[in-house]
Amino acid sequence: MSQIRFEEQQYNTESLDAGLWKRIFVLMKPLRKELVHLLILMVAVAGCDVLFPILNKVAIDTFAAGGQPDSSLWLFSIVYMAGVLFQAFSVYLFFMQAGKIEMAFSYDVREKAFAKLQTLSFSYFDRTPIGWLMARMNSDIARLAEILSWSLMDLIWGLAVMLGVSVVMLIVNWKLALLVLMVVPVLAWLSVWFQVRILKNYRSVRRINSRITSAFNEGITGAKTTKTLVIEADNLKEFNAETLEMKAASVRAATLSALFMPVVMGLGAISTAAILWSGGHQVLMQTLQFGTLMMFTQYATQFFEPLRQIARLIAELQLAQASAERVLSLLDSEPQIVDTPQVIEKYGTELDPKPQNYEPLIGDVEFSHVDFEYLEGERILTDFNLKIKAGQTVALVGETGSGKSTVVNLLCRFYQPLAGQVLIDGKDVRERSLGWLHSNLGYVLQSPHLFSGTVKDNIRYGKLDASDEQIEDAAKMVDAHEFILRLEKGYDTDVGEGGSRLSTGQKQLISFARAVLADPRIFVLDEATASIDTETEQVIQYAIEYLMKGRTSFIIAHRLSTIVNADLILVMKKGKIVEQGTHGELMHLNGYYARLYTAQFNEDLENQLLNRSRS
Ligand SMILES: Nc1ncnc2c1ncn2[C@@H]1O[C@H](COP(=O)(O)OP(=O)(O)OP(=O)(O)O)[C@@H](O)[C@H]1O
Repeated sequence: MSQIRFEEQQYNTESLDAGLWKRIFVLMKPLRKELVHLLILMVAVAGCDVLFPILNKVAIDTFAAGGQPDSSLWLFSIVYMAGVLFQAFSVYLFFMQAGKIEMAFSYDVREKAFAKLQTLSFSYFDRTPIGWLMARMNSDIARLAEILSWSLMDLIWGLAVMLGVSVVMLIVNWKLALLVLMVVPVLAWLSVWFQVRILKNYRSVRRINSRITSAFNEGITGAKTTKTLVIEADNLKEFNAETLEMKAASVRAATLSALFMPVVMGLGAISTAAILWSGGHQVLMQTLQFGTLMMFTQYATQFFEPLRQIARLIAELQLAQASAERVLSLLDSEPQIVDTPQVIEKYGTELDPKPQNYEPLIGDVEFSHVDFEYLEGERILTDFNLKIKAGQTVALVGETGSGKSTVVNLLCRFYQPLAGQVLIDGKDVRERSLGWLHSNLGYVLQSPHLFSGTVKDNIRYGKLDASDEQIEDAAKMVDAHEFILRLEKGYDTDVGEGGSRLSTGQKQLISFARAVLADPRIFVLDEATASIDTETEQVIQYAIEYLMKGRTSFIIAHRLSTIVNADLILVMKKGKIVEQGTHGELMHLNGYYARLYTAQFNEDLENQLLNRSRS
């Protein structure tokens, strides 16, 4: 729902915006050659459409009205056949080319959008719902590609036919031509009027449909919660309201569509009747050939099809404008955190790095008078100071929302301070390269993310050129080897999307192995809060200790028993360090940490006793 609201509040365009479409056409520049081919094909198809009624006229006036078939009938038949074959072949080529352009355009824009997403800062993802981004990457780009390849080409075909037909009619008999052309403005206006309304209603249907899908989704995934909260009736009422709204919009769209066709046909028939009436008189008075009259009646009917198409297209373009705008807004988004031009020149960008120029990272970290806020006016850190020596293990503890992850986010330069500095090896991270910093960082998240693929692939992300032996060695170092071998296909087991086929503990061990392989100078661990069995917990504890050796490490700790050996424990409260020291020092202080530790210790003890008595 939030996604839909986000969308509605962001874009609501009513009239065609030429500047916007010009920018979209700039995106099509790489396909210039294909577009020119397509244009030529469209004009060829339209040329045939204009030509056939002329050939019919010739056939009627020369052969049919002439009585006996002329000897040149053969030649005429061959020309006619050639015309038909030429048009059929052009249509075939046109379909191929339009399909190619559709695919190439969507691939190209998706690639650009994906590359952009890779560079955007975290603050962008805070503001932008993931569902919104997914819809941009999929449906909006697909809709644009479809409109630009097929619909726009229909438009060119339509305009070419109308132009060709008008020119031929005006040359042959301008008075009769005017009888056809007089209906055009009325029909054009009516067509646009209808199409805009029809498409608007269809758009409402689509929008409500996505709300219904999300309601379905919530209904299914939240079935247990719904039952326990006894809110089935309310949910059903809400759902009914949505479906009723959808039904009303669908009926409106269908009624308008049903009305539109007879209106167009009626107007077309009026113009044909006018031609037959006036042309018929002229034929009777022998001032007009019968073949010419037939040609005009054929043109009159032919004229309205492209007009109808054009009206539909204008309406479609108007509505696709929102897609165009959203895609452009994604492509236009600029990352807030970027390297300076000097840094880029020396170290390259994250997408195109120059690792040969990276200097070694030692691991001294300092926060100096740092102020920070995620949202304007909501201060999270104020004058935050911290100094860590290379190789130290620092544990961050404190209640939820106290700012532990924020400190780490700033260290990783996922966000930037409002004031003050974060320094690594004595130099402000803003003067450093993002690629350099991130290649020296190992970050294992609380719920670690694995990518679709095998266990081996996932460990290899730590070092892309690692051999299978190195991968197994890394797994052995963190005691992950045993459990991996127990999996169905060992290292070649598919982990599922996001690692869904593995438990949290297993996912953590794999991300530890990945971190060992990457061998980062700074290691960050957001310790899992999820309950992990005691055996896995012990294995994880060993892995953590192994990983922290010899590098600056930050642990966001939830279970205090895991950090008793840390060189420095920082106790945070509302963005401030309220206590700091080693475990022993803090216990001696007998303050917040000591209370927290004792409480957790007693709780653990109780649980152990409970488990023992149960077993
Ligand atoms: N992306 C964000 N956008 C806006 N506010 C945020 C964002 N991330 C965190 N905050 C806010 O910043 C404050 C500190 O959050 P932070 O995540 O650093 O706390 P934490 O101590 O790590 O909490 P936890 O133990 O629950 O992970 C909280 O009030 C939180 O609501």
